[in-house]
Formats: sequence, C-alpha cells, structure tokens
Amino acid sequence: MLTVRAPATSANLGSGFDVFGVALERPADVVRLEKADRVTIEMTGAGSQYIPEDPDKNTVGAVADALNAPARIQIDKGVRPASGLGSSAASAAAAAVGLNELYDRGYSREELVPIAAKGEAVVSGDAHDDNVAPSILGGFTIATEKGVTQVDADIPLVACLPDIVVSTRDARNVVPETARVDQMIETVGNAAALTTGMHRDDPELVGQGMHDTVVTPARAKLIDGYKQVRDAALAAGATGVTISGAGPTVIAACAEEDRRRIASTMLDAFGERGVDARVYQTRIGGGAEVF
Ligand SMILES: Nc1ncnc2c1ncn2[C@@H]1O[C@H](COP(=O)(O)OP(=O)(O)O)[C@@H](O)[C@H]1O
Ligand SMILES: N[C@@H](CCOP(=O)(O)O)C(=O)O
Repeated sequence: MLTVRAPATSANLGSGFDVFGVALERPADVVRLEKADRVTIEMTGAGSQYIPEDPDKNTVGAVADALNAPARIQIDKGVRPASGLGSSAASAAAAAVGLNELYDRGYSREELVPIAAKGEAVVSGDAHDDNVAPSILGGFTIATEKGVTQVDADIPLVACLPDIVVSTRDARNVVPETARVDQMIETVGNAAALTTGMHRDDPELVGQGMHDTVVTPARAKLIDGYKQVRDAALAAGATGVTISGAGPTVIAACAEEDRRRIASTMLDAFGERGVDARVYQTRIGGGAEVF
C-alpha cells in the first residue's frame, strides 16, 4: 500500500481571506491507498466517527473520480474535522498526491491543486484552493483565479483548537457582503506586510499582517472566548493572532522563544471561559509526503 502524509493548513491568516494559506508542520492526516475495482473508504482517528465513508460525501471520493483512480482508501485523521485546520482538505490533498502516483497519472504538484479542490466542493459547496494548495505544495501559498504562487517560509506558530465545532459552511454565511474603502486600504497594507514577512521569515511583519477588520470580527462571534484568547496571546508576546480558516482554531505567530508560553496562555484563557482546548506548537512546514 502507498502511504501519504498530508499536513493541516491554516487559511486566510487574517488579511488574506480566501487567498492566503500555510502548511503546518503538525498535525497531519495519514492516508493509505491501494488499487481496487471501486472506491472504498475506511476512516479512523480524530473525529472520524463524524465523517461519512460514502465516496459521494467524502472529499477523497471526488478526487478519485477526477483522477479516474478507484482505490481502497484508509484515512487516519490527525486533523479533526470542522477545526479550521483544513481537515477535509488534508485528506483530499493526500488522495490527489497518492492516487497520482499509484496510477502514474503524471500530474505536477501544481496541477494536482485544482483536482484536490474538487474534494473541497463536496463539503463546502465551493472549490477553494486556499487549503489544498499549501497541503500539497507546502510553505505559504497565494491562491487566486490566476493560479497558485508558493514560497517556502519558516515562521513559528501556535494553533489552539477549542472543543467547539464550527462548520466552514456556517462560517461563510456570516461573512459581510461589502467592505468600506478604508477597510480595503487597510487590508491591502496588511496583506502586503504579511507577504513580505513570509519572504523574510519575519514573525513581526507576518503578525502585523494578520490583522483584519472585515471577516474576522464577524466570525469571532461563533467562537466562545475568542477575544480573551487573542488578548492573552498578544500579552504573552504573540506578534499576531487571528482565526484559522473558518475557525474555531485560533492561530498565533510568534518568535520561537515565546511559543511555549503563548501556547499555555491560550489554553488557560479558553479554560477560564470553561472551554476545553488542545494546542499545537507548530510552524510553517512542507507539503504532502509519499512513503
Ligand atoms: N476526508 C474528510 N476529512 C474530514 N472531513 C471530511 C472528509 N470528507 C468529508 N468531510 C466533511 O467535511 C466537513 C469538515 O470540513 P470543514 O468544515 O471544511 O473542516 P475544516 O474546517 O477542518 O476544514 C465535515 O462535515 C466532514 O464530515
Ligand atoms: N477560506 C476559507 C477557508 C476555510 O478553511 P477551513 O480550514 O475552515 O476549512 C474560509 O475562510 O471560509
């Protein structure tokens, strides 16, 4: 059997709604595949009891269809579903990379991005590239209508996942339909700062660029304790804090030496609100790996 490890991802990063994404060094999904006459799916791991094994409802089914690559697919979830950590995308990315290799389809990693995004359409209604792109390519990605731009980057991160479920579909329903020109000007400045920070491996500039006054405040209302956790992380030295993907994970950028303290502060802040949480001390990492 072929084994693929595809990483969790964090999309948006505040100022890059539906455009920016990063691969996280951890957690990850591990997917094992072998050729078969038809697609079958077996799920284990974090939250797997909530994920359908029906190929028409699982992201990997659409990917297998798109590649015309029927297989027995075993998915061990390291990335909990509805986490804001690109859970459904990690499985889709792993399936795209693995089935391409298993069936010798010859697609490049870049060409596999829109194929994996067909899996995302199954769960969220839209074929977003902002999670599948970093899960396949690694690093920091900018996904637009014109395609995906990737740069390697190394920024320490803390991802704090509370025991709250926010579906991407619900979180998209609260996104404002319009923004003011002053908000647009601020967003362009922040997105430019963040992109430059990624090129320079500069956590200060990346953190500054994570500020967003358009989408994040609307979604914060879905996450009990968001404001307290954000304030606590900033007071502990985080250079920037925002919602990861559609939430409920809260993600902080920081200097390496502050990461452990920020992680425990975020856990405590959720705890003070009576919300259980787990924390990943992580960093920007590479894309899907085949073993
Ligand atoms: N292979 C899969 N892995 C995770 N979730 C999946 C998968 N296939 C389908 N889903 C469904 O996708 C939804 C979770 O996706 P999403 O809300 O995008 O989570 P996340 O924010 O972590 O990406 C759940 O309803 C889940 O049942
Ligand atoms: N740009 C999307 C990203 C959703 O990410 P997920 O990890 O929550 O699936 C959005 O913000 O809706």
